[in-house]
Amino acid sequence: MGSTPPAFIGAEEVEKHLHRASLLLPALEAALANFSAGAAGGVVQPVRTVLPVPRHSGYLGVMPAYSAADDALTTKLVTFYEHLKDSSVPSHQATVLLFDPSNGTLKAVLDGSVITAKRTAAVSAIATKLLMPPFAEVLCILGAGVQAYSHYDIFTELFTFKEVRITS
Ligand SMILES: NC(=O)C1=CN([C@@H]2O[C@H](COP(=O)(O)OP(=O)(O)OC[C@H]3O[C@@H](n4cnc5c(N)ncnc54)[C@H](O)[C@@H]3O)[C@@H](O)[C@H]2O)C=CC1
Ligand SMILES: O=C([O-])C1=[NH+]CCC1
Repeated sequence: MGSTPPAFIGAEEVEKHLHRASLLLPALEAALANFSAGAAGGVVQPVRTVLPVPRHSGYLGVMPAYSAADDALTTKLVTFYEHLKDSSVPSHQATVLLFDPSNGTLKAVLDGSVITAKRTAAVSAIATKLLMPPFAEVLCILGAGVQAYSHYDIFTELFTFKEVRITS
């Protein structure tokens, strides 16, 4: 590791930079297009390794990626656990590690939970932009947890609905 310690970017700061989830759309659309272009798109993203933790009904996922277009080298580490009713801990928690691609030095450790919550909903919104029939006027959300909130946020920012129905 180099002499400068990696920066730590916590959830509050990530939230500040992503105050509107739609800010993620241009980067995500470019990343999806690059990934879909195969080798020419310059994205190397192996299938996520998932390590089960059966004793505690949980999983650890490891999600490395390199994007030549962005010259960005990163990995996300995400844990997802069965949600216990009164738990103050979210079912999904994530951390993103960002490396200097030229020499492998760890540059930053970022809270990944906010990014994951918003990214997941933003990708749904991209698919919806392309597939939604023009007459759709009701947004239905199954579940009322983290993803319900982030989907509600970006869907109501991007589209117009007469009604939102949430069932949990
Ligand atoms: N939290 C995240 O950032 C990400 C979550 N996901 C996936 O999205 C899904 C939802 O995740 P979260 O919102 O984080 O979970 P959460 O634990 O925050 O919320 C889950 C919600 O679903 C409800 N629910 C459970 N069973 C249900 C059922 N049979 N019918 C209707 N509602 C039901 C629960 O009452 C709760 O409100 C999971 O499949 C998760 O793996 C995927 C990527 C990222
Ligand atoms: O993309 C992600 O971080 C996850 N997908 C399912 C569980 C966590």
